[in-house]
Amino acid sequence: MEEQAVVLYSAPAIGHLTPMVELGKLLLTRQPSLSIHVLLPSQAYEGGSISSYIAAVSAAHPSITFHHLPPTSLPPDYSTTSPHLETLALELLRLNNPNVHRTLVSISEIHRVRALVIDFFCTNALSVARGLGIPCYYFFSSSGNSLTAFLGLPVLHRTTAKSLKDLATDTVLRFPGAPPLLPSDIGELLQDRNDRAYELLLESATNMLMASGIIMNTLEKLEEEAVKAIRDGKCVPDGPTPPLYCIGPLVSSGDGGKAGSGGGPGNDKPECLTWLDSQPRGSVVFLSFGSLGLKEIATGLERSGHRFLLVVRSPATGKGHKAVSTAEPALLPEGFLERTAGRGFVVKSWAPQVAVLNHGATGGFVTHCGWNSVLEAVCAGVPMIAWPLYAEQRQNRVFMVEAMRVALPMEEAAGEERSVSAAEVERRVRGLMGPEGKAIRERMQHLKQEAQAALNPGGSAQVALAELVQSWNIA
Ligand SMILES: O=c1ccn([C@@H]2O[C@H](COP(=O)(O)OP(=O)(O)O[C@H]3O[C@H](CO)[C@@H](O)[C@H](O)[C@H]3O)[C@@H](O)[C@H]2O)c(=O)[nH]1
Repeated sequence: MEEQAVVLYSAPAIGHLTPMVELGKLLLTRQPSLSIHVLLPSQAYEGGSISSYIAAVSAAHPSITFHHLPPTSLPPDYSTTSPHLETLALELLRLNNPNVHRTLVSISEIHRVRALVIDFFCTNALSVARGLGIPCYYFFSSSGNSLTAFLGLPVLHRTTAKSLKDLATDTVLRFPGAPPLLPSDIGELLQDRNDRAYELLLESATNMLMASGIIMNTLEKLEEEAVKAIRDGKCVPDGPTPPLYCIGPLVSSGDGGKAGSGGGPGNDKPECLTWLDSQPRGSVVFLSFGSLGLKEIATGLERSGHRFLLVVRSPATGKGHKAVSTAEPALLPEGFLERTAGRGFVVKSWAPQVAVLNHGATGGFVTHCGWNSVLEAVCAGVPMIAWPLYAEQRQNRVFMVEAMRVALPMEEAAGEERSVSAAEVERRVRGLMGPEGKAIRERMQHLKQEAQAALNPGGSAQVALAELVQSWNIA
C-alpha cells in the first residue's frame, strides 16, 4: 500500500521549528505508519544549533525526514524601507513556492500526501497546496489569545484608516475572547500599515481563513475564552472560521540537542542542574535573558534576597558563575558574584530550560513571554514574571497576566527605551516568591495537572489530534 505522509513547512526560527517537530512526533504516536516530512527554508536559523537538533531528531525518529529547500534570492532591483529583519525572511519565504512545489511533487511520487501544515509565516504555500489538491492547514505557534488578534487583523485594517503607531496611545483594541490591548502591545511588525511586513502578515491572516484547519499549540483550559470565541466564529464576523485543533501543550521532549531543551550538548549532567540539586525546594528564580539590562537585573536580584539561576547570553564567555565574572566583568555589577555566591548561579549562553523548570528547586521563572517558554512553565507548574522583549511578547504579557493568570507583569519605565529598573525587578521577584504570588502558584499547580490530563488518553489534546487525523482520512 502507498505510504501516507504529512508535510510540515516551518518558518526559519527555532521557536517555530521545535513545536512543529513535536507535532510530527505526536502524529507518529497516533499513526506510527505515517511518514513525516519537514520542509526547511534555507535562511539561517539563529544560534547555529539547528544541525545538531536535526541530527538528534532524525536519529531518534527515522520516520521524520528533513528537506532542506534550495536558497532563494531577492530580485536585484528589490528594495524595501522596512526596518525589520523578519520582512526579508517573509519575502524570501514568498519566493520559495517553486521549491515547495518541487519538493511536494517529489514526495508525492512515493507517498500519498494527506496534508501540508504551514507555519503562518509560510502563507504563500497555500496556493501550492491548492494547486496540487493537498489540504493545507495553518500551524499557529503562539497563544490562542494571540490568534484572536491575528484573526482580527483584517477587520482592524478595514475599520481603521490609521496605522497602530499613529493611534492615540490609550486607544483600546478589542478582540473577542481576549483582554483589551493597547496599540503598543501589538508586535512591531504590525505597527505601520505601510511597512512590507505588515502587508505580508495581513495577507497571511487573510489567507488563514481559506485553510482547511488551524492547528494551535495550546492547552484549551489555559485560554478557554479565547478558544471559545474563535470556535464560535466571533473573531471573523464576515465568514466561516476554519476548524480549530488545540493539540497542545507541545513541549520539546529534549531529544534535540541544543535546540531541544532537555539538556546541553553531550551526556554530562549540566552544572546548573547539579547546583539546583543543592537548593531548597521551590526557592530559586530562573531568568534567561541575554545581556540586555543585565546590571539592573543583577542588582534587583541581589536586593530581592532570593536564590537565582541566571542565564547570560552573548557577549558573555566562559562557563559557570566564576568564568562569567572573569570573562565579562563589565556585564554584572562589581562584586555581584562574590556577594551572591551560594545563592546565585550564572550560566553561560544556554540552559536546559525544560529540565530547569521541572527541577523541584525552581520556584519562579522570569520569561520573555515566548510562547514555547510559557507552555514549558505551565507544564512544569512554575509561576512566571512576564518581561516581554519583542515580537508578540507584549500582548502575551497582557494575556498571561489578565486572561491566563499565570504571571505577574514586569513593568517598564515610560519612554522609548522601555527599560526596567532594579527596583522593579526586586519588587516583582519578592512579589512572585512571597504572599502576592500565592494565587498564581496555586493556579500553576492546577494547570500542570490540566496539561497532563489534556495529553492523556481521552484528554482535550488527544481528542483534537484524533479529529485532525480523522480529517485527513488516514487509514
Ligand atoms: O537558555 C535557553 C533559552 C531557551 N531555551 C529554549 O528555547 C525555546 C525558546 O522558545 P520561545 O520561548 O518560544 O522563544 P523564541 O525562540 O524567542 O520564540 C519565537 O517564537 C515564539 C513562537 O511563535 C514566539 O512566541 C516568540 O515571541 C518568538 O520570539 C524554548 O523551548 C526554551 O526551552 C533553552 O532551552 N535554553
